[in-house]
Amino acid sequence: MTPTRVLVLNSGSSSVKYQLLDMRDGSRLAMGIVERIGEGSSRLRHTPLTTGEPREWTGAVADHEAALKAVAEELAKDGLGLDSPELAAIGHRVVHGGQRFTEPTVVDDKVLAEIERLIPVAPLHNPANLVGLRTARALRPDLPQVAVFDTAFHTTMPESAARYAIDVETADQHRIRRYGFHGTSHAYVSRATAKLLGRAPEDVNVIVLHLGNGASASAVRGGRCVDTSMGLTPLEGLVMGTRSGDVDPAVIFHLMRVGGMSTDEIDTLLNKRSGLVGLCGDNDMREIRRRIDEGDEQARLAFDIYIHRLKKYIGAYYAVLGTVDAIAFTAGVGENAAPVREAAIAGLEALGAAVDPALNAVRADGPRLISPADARVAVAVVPTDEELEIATQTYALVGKNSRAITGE
Ligand SMILES: Nc1ncnc2c1ncn2[C@@H]1O[C@H](COP(=O)(O)OP(=O)(O)O)[C@@H](O)[C@H]1O
Ligand SMILES: CC(=O)OP(=O)(O)O
Ligand SMILES: [Mg+2]
Repeated sequence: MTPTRVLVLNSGSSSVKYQLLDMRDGSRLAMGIVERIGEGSSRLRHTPLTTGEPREWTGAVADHEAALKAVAEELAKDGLGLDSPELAAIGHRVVHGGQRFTEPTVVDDKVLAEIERLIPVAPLHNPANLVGLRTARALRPDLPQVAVFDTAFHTTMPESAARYAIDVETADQHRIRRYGFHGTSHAYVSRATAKLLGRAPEDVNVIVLHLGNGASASAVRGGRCVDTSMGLTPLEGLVMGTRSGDVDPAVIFHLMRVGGMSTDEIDTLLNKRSGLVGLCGDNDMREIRRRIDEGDEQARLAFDIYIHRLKKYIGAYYAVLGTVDAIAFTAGVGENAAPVREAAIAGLEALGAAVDPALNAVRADGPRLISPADARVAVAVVPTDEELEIATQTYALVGKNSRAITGE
């Protein structure tokens, strides 16, 4: 029997999301999430999709290693445990791959060491990704563990977009450049958008807006990324749930010199106490919309700042691409928040983009157009599926390797 299943692990700073997929048809067998790891009141939600009902569990999950072991136990209860001979590989989302990793990669000690070396530029993400890799390896040492990097899709950016205008020697010495993140999503969504338009990815230019807790925009020309809003770390660019996005770097010197803040305090301020939560106390767009509907001015201003930044990036990527065929909204906010889509596109009629309010209000699962039929630039909602994309890339790599070994 050829193993056909792939387990995908997406380890975040305080959560682990997972999916088990059968790659014969890409169907999901189980999925779930462990949240609030290390916070005392952690929660595991496990949904077996072929057998039984969803199960929920709250209690203390001390760290990511404990979280993965709990996930393995839940899967085992449905006969889908990590010891299954049907498991072909485990695919891991790894956020920072630097310049070295441009493709999905089978993980060995050297790869682990490189991911570890990149921790300073992805402090919220790479440590969790490493624990995921090490724990999964310990549980199934015989299985290929494949790292799929958030940065990989962006390695096609030209130097003009990837470099900061700072002293070249200093930048090179410290590998300071713009890497970009959420690449798996930008790749998947730009392709799915081309498909929605009935065209080949090579023939379309797309602006992808990935608006989740972390948020980023990208300009994709003919299937290749030419610019993206995140940089050396996932802090640059759009206003996010808890991250500031772009600020004048001199804000940091000012806070050190005049505000007496330490480097770590400023790091925490910009990564965790800024963005929507810093502006109005809430980072969930549903809550912000509810407050706006009740006339809350602070929530209104936070929303307006979020939209203003988003519009600036849309405008910038129009200019970078020259011709835009589609603007695609994705991730938690992009897929669900109709007012965000409406406000971000409002006023772009002269640039060929508009939103049809009735289409924008439709709630549906699949990719869909929300622009009027005669719009020059299609505006679309295209749900992302990072897990399916990671599983597909993982399975393709493992299949290639096993054919290489067996000489097929
Ligand atoms: N129905 C909804 N309406 C508006 N915003 C939503 C809705 N559902 C989710 N969101 C937003 O999506 C965010 C999570 O997006 P997601 O892509 O799951 O983020 P991440 O993968 O970074 O955890 C939430 O914080 C919330 O702001
Ligand atoms: C890179 C990044 O910002 O990821 P997330 O949105 O999952 O935090
Ligand atoms: Mg996400």
